[in-house]
Amino acid sequence: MFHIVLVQPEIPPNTGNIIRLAANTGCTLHLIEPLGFSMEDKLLQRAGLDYHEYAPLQRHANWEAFLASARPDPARLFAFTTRGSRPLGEMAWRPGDYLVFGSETAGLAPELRERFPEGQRVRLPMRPGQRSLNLSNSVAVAVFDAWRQNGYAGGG
Ligand SMILES: C[S@@+](CC[C@H](N)C(=O)[O-])C[C@H]1O[C@@H](n2cnc3c(N)ncnc32)[C@H](O)[C@@H]1O
Repeated sequence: MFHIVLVQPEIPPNTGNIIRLAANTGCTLHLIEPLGFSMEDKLLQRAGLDYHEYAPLQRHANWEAFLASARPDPARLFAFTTRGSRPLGEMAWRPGDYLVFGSETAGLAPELRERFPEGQRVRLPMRPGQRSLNLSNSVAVAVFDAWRQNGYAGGG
């Protein structure tokens, strides 16, 4: 349905939760290396993943390798960032969109973030003075917003 892109994720249980979310919602998950853990990490396994849940998972050596392999439409690549200027509520999601998220500690590197036009930098609402949401929560909120807009296609 959609593509979830995690740039250099660091915390295994977050990625474990997102693998399960991708399987549940029919998204393809792209992991951009380096990862802060091994895919065999016990903390990742603790998400209780079944073998089939790993199926729609693709790993890429870096951002350029991701672009070369997935060939996303640049107009449908969206960066989720606390520095985004586009509120989630303004978005009109289409099947096949790419939702890009940064790492747990650093977020998206400024040089990558700036490659996205302002209108493709999305911010999830937060109360004033708050720093950021947890990575896996951010992905869940974004994916369900996009999926809801598209009638939960393929869901039951
Ligand atoms: C724990 S946050 C990173 C925190 C980092 N210090 C920063 O300010 O970006 C991990 C990722 O979740 C997503 N995220 C968290 N809160 C967000 C928000 N309010 N709006 C958009 N994305 C958010 C972003 O993709 C972010 O890179």
